Amino acid sequence: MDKKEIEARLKELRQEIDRVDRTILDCLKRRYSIVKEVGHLKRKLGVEVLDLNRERAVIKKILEENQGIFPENSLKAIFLEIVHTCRTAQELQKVAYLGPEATFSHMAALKFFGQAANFLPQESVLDVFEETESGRTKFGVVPVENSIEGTVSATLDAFSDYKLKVCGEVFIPVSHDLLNQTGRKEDIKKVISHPHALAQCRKWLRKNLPSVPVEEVSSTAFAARWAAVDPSVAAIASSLAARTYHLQAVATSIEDFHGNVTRFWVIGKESPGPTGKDKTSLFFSISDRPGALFEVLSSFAKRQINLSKIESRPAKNEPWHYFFFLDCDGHIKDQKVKECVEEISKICVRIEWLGSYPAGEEN
Ligand SMILES: O=C(O)C(=O)C[C@]1(C(=O)O)C=C[C@@H](O)C=C1
Repeated sequence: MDKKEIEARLKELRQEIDRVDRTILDCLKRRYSIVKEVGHLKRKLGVEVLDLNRERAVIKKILEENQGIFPENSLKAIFLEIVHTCRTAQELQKVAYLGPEATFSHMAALKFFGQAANFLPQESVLDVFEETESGRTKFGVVPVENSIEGTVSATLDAFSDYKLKVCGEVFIPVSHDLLNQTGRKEDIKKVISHPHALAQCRKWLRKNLPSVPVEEVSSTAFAARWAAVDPSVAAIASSLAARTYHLQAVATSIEDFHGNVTRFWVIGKESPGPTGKDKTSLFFSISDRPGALFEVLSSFAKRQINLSKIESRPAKNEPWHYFFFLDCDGHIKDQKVKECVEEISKICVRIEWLGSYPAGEEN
């Protein structure tokens, strides 16, 4: 091919790309209006408009049909965004999260709901529960545990006061950057962040900024917002916070342990139905006698139900009494989980089903 022929072919291919793009756009518009009609019909039937299981099935089918030809992670991201955006043709979901903007909870909310939702930042975990229970938002997103720091007790404790269910799970890798207005280390007179973030970067701070004082604040994003107005302060926060508050990175990935992940729960009024890859969360209390906890646990063991977490929390109204929080594989509607919960209900003084929900993906 000579230069002229190559240029002609290039022009032809670009025209072909333009035609394909128009077809994609037509398909997107068509999909959007079909989903809108589906929404009307679902409302007429009186069924919940949001159907996370159906969404999962849609994405799964697309990935299967692709047979690995289009890069898989990108295809998934594209279709997640398409489905999330089409949802807005039915209703714009209101979602409360632990704010301010650009917290890891915000990242988790974006991962679960996509860009097209009405995200409402809240000042505390309790406010997220409050907004969701009052119905001012349909869902809430709260941190539940971190792979290094452990449980977020405010979240677990809130379940004893609010009648909400877990309806989803999201994992967000936590990587911290040190951010200030200039990106220069010499300008830092104080480092501020959420206590968990400070703890996760303790060694780095001791080695690199040994004489600089640190101060705890309510969130990493609050720290970033502060650094954006105070040139003497550096915040430990996410790269999303850096973009949101126009900060420069003094150093990136300063966490002492890599592979740090936070697990979030999406809370709402109802848990979704079974998908085949679910988790169930329970909280219970037992009588103070030998073997009571053993009996509960053996009920899971004899049915080969895997436990992914068990944790005790003090019962606030009675000193030296405890509640247990437990996560197991399976859905409450799966026969063996159902039987197990029925059996342990006879052993427990109190038992609450916190929800059954599709297991989140850790990558
Ligand atoms: O299939 C449905 O029930 C729809 O409403 C369509 C659709 C989609 O975009 O595929 C949109 C929202 C629901 O959460 C699930 C799926």
